[in-house]
Amino acid sequence: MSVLMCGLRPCNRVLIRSSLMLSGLCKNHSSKESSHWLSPADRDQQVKELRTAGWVEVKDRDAIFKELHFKTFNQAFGFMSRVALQAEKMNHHPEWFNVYNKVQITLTTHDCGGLSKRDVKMASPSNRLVTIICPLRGRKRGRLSRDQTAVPVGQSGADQARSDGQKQQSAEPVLPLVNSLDSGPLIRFQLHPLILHRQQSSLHTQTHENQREIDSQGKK
Ligand SMILES: C[C@H](O)[C@H](O)[C@H]1CNC2=NC(N)=NC(=O)C2=N1
Repeated sequence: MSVLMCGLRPCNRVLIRSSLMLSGLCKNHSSKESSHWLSPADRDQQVKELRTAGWVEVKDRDAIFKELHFKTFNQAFGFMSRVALQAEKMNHHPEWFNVYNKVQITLTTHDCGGLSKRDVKMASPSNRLVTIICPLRGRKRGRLSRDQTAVPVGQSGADQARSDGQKQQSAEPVLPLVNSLDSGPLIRFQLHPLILHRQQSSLHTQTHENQREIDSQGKK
């Protein structure tokens, strides 16, 4: 299938795919899978919108690609954990690669032989990946509270400082599945005061214990 499709314009691929389906050359697709198909017009429209969010079409594959850069490996992996949970829920799994703070994501639908509505849904800027229900005083319930920042690729330090300032007031605690290649939104989450307090008190206790250890070593 992919041999037939490589190097063809997306709409031709869709036509090829549909005719292969009709000819029975593709594996049987339930009506459910075929319901995920995108018409050539829909596909063009959706891909155009995703392009503005920084997704790019993969050469010689009917798929879309995005690269995300995070400040730390933990943040990158935390993002991947959340996407993994959603992928299981949607039964739609990304092809991805992670090295340290970078995550590269490719979306396509093997069952449909190319891009489908599921890929668009997963890549859509409106995709609310993670909302942790926690009783945040004075803020909308169900918002994520975590010190998490995804920094768009290619944003200079000065730009970042500027957007940091701009974003301070309107940081929306949502981590969409799109970001990075362009000057995407800088997203920052604040720790919930309760979590912050817990972290500080446990740090306090630890420091005391370390000091006691040092003192007792000193007396020997
Ligand atoms: C049998 C099961 O529904 C299929 O293998 C699902 C699982 N997850 C999937 N994920 C992706 N990205 N594409 C698929 O075609 C797909 N198919």
